[in-house]
Amino acid sequence: MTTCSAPGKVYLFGEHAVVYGEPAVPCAIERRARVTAEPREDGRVRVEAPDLSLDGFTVTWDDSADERPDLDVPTPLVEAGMGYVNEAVAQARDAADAPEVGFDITVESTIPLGAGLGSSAAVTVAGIDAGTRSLGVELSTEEIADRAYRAEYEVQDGQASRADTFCSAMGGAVRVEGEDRRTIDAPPLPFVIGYDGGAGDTGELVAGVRALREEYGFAADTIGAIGDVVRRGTEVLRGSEPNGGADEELLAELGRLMDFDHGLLAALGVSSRSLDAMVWAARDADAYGAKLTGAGGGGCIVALDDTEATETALDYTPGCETAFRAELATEGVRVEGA
Ligand SMILES: Nc1ncnc2c1ncn2[C@@H]1O[C@H](COP(=O)(O)OP(=O)(O)O)[C@@H](O)[C@H]1O
Ligand SMILES: C[C@@](O)(CCOP(=O)(O)O)CC(=O)O
Ligand SMILES: [Mg+2]
Repeated sequence: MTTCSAPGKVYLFGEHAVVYGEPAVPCAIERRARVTAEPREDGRVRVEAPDLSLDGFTVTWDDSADERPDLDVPTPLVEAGMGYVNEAVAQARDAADAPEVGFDITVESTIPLGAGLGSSAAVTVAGIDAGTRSLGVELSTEEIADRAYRAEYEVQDGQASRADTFCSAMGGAVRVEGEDRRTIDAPPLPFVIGYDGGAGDTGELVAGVRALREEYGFAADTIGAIGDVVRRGTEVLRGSEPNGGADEELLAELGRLMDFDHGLLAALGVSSRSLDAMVWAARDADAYGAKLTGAGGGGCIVALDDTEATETALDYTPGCETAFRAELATEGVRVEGA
């Protein structure tokens, strides 16, 4: 039996545009998904995913014997819920050259689902590492990231960037631009997260942006403008002292860029009333900047504030279910125990 964990992430900037080859800077945060894998001789896959509740049901499923979770919810919803774990299992089987092997899998996570904090990437990355290690195969972190990307690409119908999975596998702050992916130095940034308790469907939101981009030249320009924001942000980070604290001027400039990015994402139709309300609450509380994180539609915003003001303001914002601080996770995927 092997347990591995991998962190979630926030986007400092660049989500959505990264799908079309623009750069993005996600940062891993100390909220992790833990996946335990135990090989089974009989080829069956049994999954316990207590955090995965669909319309109030907790899901346990078995991928063989034509069994699907016996739930009174539409099949596509169930399939969507199972997709990432199933693809992680497929990647682990492939990597270990054990196409027939079965697994008992348990998933536990402190990353809210579908909220823009990269729960899918964390579960996929940790699942591939746990699955292969339980078969005595140790993949490099790069290969785990690559296989997790392929898994997300499958589940999201060919619409995924390498950003989330690379960030979750490597930890820290990363910059991803098409095939080019690297870890970058970043000072400790005072992230505050607001969560509206809701979720957005990543595949659907990405498809919506794609349709806008195909229909309107100015939507394509908006995506290019997000890329410009990220290029500017990368320069700002490059000039920072990685081990020193983040100074006021640096935070102010990053915050302005986050604000700009949120405006561009809103223009692309991926914000929502509650995300906007939380962004404005953070700005009114004098956060350096605030934006939605991830696919949008509902879920989380991320703000930069080194005081208590934003967290307190979010606590009193209608539409915000909970607010919390998030530390940069310097460690990516790791073994939790054998
Ligand atoms: N704890 C978990 N257990 C099982 N599956 C999970 C868990 N967390 C996330 N997932 C998978 O990830 C999906 C959510 O991913 P996604 O829509 O990309 O949003 P995000 O990555 O922003 O959280 C869920 O529908 C489920 O398939
Ligand atoms: C919208 C996108 O840029 C990020 C999605 O992040 P999340 O799954 O909402 O955490 C999609 C992608 O990069 O694959
Ligand atoms: Mg995701």
